[in-house]
Amino acid sequence: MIGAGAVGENVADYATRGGLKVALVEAELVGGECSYWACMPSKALLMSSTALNAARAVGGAREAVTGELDVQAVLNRRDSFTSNWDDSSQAEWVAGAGIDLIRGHATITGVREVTVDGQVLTATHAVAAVTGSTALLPDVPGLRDARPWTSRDATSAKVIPQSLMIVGGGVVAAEMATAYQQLGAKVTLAARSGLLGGQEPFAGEFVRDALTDLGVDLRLGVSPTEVVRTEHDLVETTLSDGTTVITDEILVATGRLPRTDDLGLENVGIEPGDWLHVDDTLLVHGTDWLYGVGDVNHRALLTHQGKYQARAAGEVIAARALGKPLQTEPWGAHVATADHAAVPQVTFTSPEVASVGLTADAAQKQGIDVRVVDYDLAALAGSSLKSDVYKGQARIVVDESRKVLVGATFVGPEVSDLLHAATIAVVGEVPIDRLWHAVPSYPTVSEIWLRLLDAYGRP
Ligand SMILES: Cc1cc2nc3c(=O)[nH]c(=O)nc-3n(C[C@H](O)[C@H](O)[C@H](O)COP(=O)(O)OP(=O)(O)OC[C@H]3O[C@@H](n4cnc5c(N)ncnc54)[C@H](O)[C@@H]3O)c2cc1C
Ligand SMILES: NC(=O)c1ccc[n+]([C@@H]2O[C@H](COP(=O)([O-])OP(=O)(O)OC[C@H]3O[C@@H](n4cnc5c(N)ncnc54)[C@H](O)[C@@H]3O)[C@@H](O)[C@H]2O)c1
Repeated sequence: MIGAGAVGENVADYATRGGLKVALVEAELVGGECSYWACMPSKALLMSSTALNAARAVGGAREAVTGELDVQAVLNRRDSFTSNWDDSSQAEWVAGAGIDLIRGHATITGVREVTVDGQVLTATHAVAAVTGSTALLPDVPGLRDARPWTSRDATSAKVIPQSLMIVGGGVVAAEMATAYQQLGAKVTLAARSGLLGGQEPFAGEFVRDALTDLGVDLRLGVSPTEVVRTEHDLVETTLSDGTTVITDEILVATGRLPRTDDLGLENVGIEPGDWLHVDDTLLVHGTDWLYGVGDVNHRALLTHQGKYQARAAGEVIAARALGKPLQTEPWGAHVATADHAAVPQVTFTSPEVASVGLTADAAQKQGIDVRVVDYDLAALAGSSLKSDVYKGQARIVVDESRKVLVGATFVGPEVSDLLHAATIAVVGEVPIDRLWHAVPSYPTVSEIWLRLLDAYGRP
């Protein structure tokens, strides 16, 4: 296995449990991006503000909040979640799982052959490239010389800058604008279109309004045309509408690139620098020995979905090696079918955005006979108890020909915990008629399910 991020660790673990001997090669920290520069530190930077907002939204608790956010305590808590960027406990877990850890940069030097610092390792059965992704820097004049931050800097910063320019309108940009503005930076966010493209349009609109309420200077429909690091160590960003913004730092959050440029793919006839194109068993097209799992295959750039792929990949590698029966029919144990139909994602902005499956637009484009049901999440007993200022929205996307859910989106405080019920409904293709028998407790926000069904109509 090349790459010991969250996904590589799981491929290795499942292949080991399947009966194979596995060597896991890691060039940086065992645990990868998610543990040290992505999911965990970014959420740690957000959660203290989220908790404070929740307390301020409830009378009685609000009166008890007399102080402000303790920024240094937030940073210290973030550091504890990254174990101060020390991976010894993760390395211990790898050893305990019976996996051989090799530290160094791996290069594929031939079919089933990987070289690490001159040491040639030959796999009997398979090699898995689980090398993840890295931040993409757009080709803007002056940007590279301006020492821009990427998500790695934003998640590991020891000091909150007084002002921060964020370029991008995706998940990283929205989450980091939410975090940094509340940690005291004056944030400007420039995105070439709306926020959270690819989600239901109302999700981006809620987050746009919330960021504006927090005081973020939103510049939508613009891109940077030039960036200069000035002699006073400030960053001067010129935008396509001709305006200029001066900030202490600039964070570029404009998407990801696969970490395949220095992997030696050219040695086995595969284009380096490209995403790895794989089938549903995660096997790279045109090979019978190379697997691509996690971010590197570009199917869903999310830790949980990569770990789901890892379970299928680790087990299918072992099954193929040991001649065991394969389960490769859709939804079988050895295929990542959910990547096509039911990818759950939570954006941890305030309000949170939680979605699974298809948006109404995507479902229509797939030719599905779509019926959309919307409901105001604030109009529930559960949400009014949770917050005196609750704002939120829910949507389900129904395939009318099969009478099952193909997508759901929730926007509101703490809606992340509503999502798994929707994921089960989509993956299980639970008929709407049967969903009526899944009774949500009163008075919870889960009562949204009852309201959505009511709005859809009795069978
Ligand atoms: C700011 C941010 C926040 C995020 N938040 C979330 C979140 O809340 N929830 C979520 O689900 N997802 C989140 N993601 C996405 C998530 O981080 C990724 O989907 C996940 O880390 C992918 O895991 P991976 O194992 O495929 O890759 P990685 O974690 O990138 O691991 C790949 C590993 O391979 C190693 N490697 C690469 N090349 C070589 C080589 N040639 N030799 C040896 N080792 C090599 C790297 O050093 C690295 O450790 C976030 C991403 C970002 C940027
Ligand atoms: N909570 C989570 O699950 C979470 C959090 C962060 C990141 N992630 C994952 O990490 C991945 C990367 O996130 P991301 O936000 O970097 O990428 P993204 O692809 O989600 O968004 C990139 C954004 O940058 C904009 N953009 C691109 N070039 C631009 C330019 N030149 N000028 C202005 N805007 C430009 C795009 O229009 C888009 O809005 C995502 O796919 C996501 O799955 C997940």
